[in-house]
Amino acid sequence: MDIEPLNCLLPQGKDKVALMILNQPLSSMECIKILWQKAVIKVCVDGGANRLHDLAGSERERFIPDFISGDLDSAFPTVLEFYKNKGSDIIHTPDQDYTDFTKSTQLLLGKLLEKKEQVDIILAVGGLGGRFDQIMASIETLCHMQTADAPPIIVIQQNSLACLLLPGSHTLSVNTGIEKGWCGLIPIDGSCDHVTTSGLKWNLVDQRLQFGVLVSTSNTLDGSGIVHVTTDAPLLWTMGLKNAV
Ligand SMILES: Cc1ncc(C[n+]2csc(CCOP(=O)(O)OP(=O)(O)O)c2C)c(N)n1
Ligand SMILES: O=c1ccn([C@@H]2O[C@H](COP(=O)(O)O)[C@@H](O)[C@H]2O)c(=O)[nH]1
Repeated sequence: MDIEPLNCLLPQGKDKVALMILNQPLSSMECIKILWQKAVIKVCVDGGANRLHDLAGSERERFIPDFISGDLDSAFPTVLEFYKNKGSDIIHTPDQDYTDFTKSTQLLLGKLLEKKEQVDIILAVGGLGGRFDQIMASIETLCHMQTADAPPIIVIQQNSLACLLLPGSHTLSVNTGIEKGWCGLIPIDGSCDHVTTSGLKWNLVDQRLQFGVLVSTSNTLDGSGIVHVTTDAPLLWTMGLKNAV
């Protein structure tokens, strides 16, 4: 698969995006504005609605999500009322076996199918900070979405990005100018027995990545602007970005 992980953050980037706002601090309204313009559907996940409401301030009427979903134990009633009156669907998903992020992603995929709308990526803002169980749960959400026909999900918070590479070969374009340089390949689903890369300072040649054996953290882009990764099992790609989202 060809992926341009940071394309969606560029004002000129052409990616069609489905935007999800999770319940974590947002840094930049400028960035939300860029994403909003590219997004064909916008979702706030439970307390993510509070984050958007706060950040948008006096401009909030221009940033109305299509729906807000979750068990709704974090979104403030006044915030839900505000968005409901402005036309957002409020979708209560009380199931307590799956996180609000997982349930909302499934709802989002259903809505895209219903609207016969295709997106290049699902971009979730948040998910990599705050509670450690929630960070791990975000990675687990990515594992739920491992179907060939689902768009890739990219999770971005502050200066970090994560996405899951499915078994196969991947070309990542990392030449937008907003890459920070650090990156990692993390075998989150057992072992990846055959991993080969190029474009990194520490490349792998048909090597095994596994916790307790070898995990590629604190790796670095080599400056060529392209990273190739071939893996026989799901592998998490993570990288840094210069501007906090
Ligand atoms: C084995 C097991 N462990 C834990 C849970 C509890 N659990 C898993 S997902 C979930 C919902 C989490 O909701 P979310 O709003 O995403 O997170 P919160 O901020 O409420 O913790 C809960 C309660 C469970 N159902 N099963
Ligand atoms: O510490 C956290 C808390 C939450 N998240 C993400 O946001 C959604 C919604 O959270 P609520 O607490 O239900 O409002 C949650 O499913 C996580 O994906 C997080 O990343 N870190």
